[in-house]
Amino acid sequence: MGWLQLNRQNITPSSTHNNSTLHKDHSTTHIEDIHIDNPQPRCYPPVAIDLPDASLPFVPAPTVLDAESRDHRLWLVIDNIVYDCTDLISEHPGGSTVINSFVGKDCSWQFWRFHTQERMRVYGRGLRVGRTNGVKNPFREPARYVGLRRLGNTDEGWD
Ligand code: HEM
Repeated sequence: MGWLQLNRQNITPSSTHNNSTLHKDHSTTHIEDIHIDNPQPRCYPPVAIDLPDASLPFVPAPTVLDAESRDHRLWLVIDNIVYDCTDLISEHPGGSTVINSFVGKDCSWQFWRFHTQERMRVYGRGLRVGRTNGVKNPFREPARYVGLRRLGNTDEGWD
């Protein structure tokens, strides 16, 4: 409770116990003197929705990796495009866990398992901040379907 003691030390009640006569050690801070820290301007703000992917600013892979520790931004990469999901995460219908688990990573194939091009256009395009290259997907995409013929099974009855 160090902060409480500190506050008490700074306030000396007068003998009348009237609020208006409480004296602070230091002069009163006027509202116009209070400095509110503005967040740092973002190096990579969202880009115009009609900007083609090829014209997005290039974000080097290490910059993608440390966006969270640097700017507290939740970036993930889909098809070499960087999406800022910081504002999406609390609204994401698929939950926040999946977004959190791919921060700073590529999640292209996982994304396309659950979303259509149309959903990406409507909900994802406005989250673009740049394009990148070389950001790794931590998981290898499993084969979707392996036909038995491809494995050399030539038995009848599978046509
Ligand atoms: C740019 C990033 C993303 C956007 C804009 C986005 C958007 C959406 C939207 C709009 C939906 C609702 C489903 C629909 O209307 O079709 C959805 C559902 C979902 N999303 Fe995402 N999502 C993103 C990233 C991800 C990632 C990285 C994953 C997992 C790897 C994921 C997994 C899911 C799942 C599991 C659902 C629920 C699907 C269902 O209920 O059938 N999303 N997302």
